[in-house]
Amino acid sequence: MRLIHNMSTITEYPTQEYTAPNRTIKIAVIGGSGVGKTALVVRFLTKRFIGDYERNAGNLYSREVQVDGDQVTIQVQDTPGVELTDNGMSLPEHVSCSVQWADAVVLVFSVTDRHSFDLICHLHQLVQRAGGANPPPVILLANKADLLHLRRVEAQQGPLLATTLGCSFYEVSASEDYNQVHGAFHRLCCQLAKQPAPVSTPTSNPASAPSEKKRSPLIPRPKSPNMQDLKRRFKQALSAKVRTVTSV
Ligand SMILES: Nc1nc2c(ncn2[C@@H]2O[C@H](COP(=O)(O)OP(=O)(O)OP(=O)(O)O)[C@@H](O)[C@H]2O)c(=O)[nH]1
Repeated sequence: MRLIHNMSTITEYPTQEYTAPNRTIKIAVIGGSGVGKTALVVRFLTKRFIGDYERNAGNLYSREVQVDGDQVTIQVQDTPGVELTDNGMSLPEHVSCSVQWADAVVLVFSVTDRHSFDLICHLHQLVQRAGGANPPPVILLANKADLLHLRRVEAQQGPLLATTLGCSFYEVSASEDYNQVHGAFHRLCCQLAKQPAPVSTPTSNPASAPSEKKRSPLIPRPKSPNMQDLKRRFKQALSAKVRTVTSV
């Protein structure tokens, strides 16, 4: 599969002076609290698994990857966890903004958390509403497949729900299997790369490259694969281990 640039836009400019910018693919990851959104994003982008838990307020990660031989910039928006309350969903504003911003949405539930599964239909509706006539593609991830003894969502329920919602389904374990996680995100990237890049009205100035969907100011600038945060969390995990060892 080849990445298709919008050639009609590019050829409006002197070809020898104009270099097409990398295609940017924007993915929002949404789901309940503690289902492993951060773990999945970090696993996909860095191959590493983060074992400790820290509630996140929503980080934007950015990385250059190859999609079928073409260089593509992937931006992945991790979002705060959504809760299901007696009055419906408690939905952080950040989540709605991320859905509007994204080219595609990854819905995540944990097989160990029934509430996170029940949330998916609500979140899917939100995505459909936000996308209007042209909703973004969605994939459904069931995470924590390694925790067999804690399973609260039966294996067939995920695929059934995905069929109902009309999206692809993957059961994965961020902790145990990098290939599963990478495969799910990568297939989504391939699907997006096949689509023509979103292009605004061409301008006479080649320096103003084909513009992207305007991102909400609520969404922070990308952090390059958030190494500082990773290091800090690794250090915390390490010092906890050292404490455990010395106290034995
Ligand atoms: N066993 C197991 N644990 C996982 C897996 N994925 C994530 N976890 C753990 O689940 C906990 C929550 O993971 P996070 O990635 O922080 O979850 P989150 O969805 O970003 O959580 P919020 O920030 O509250 O929305 C952490 O302790 C992770 O290490 C998995 O596949 N298997």
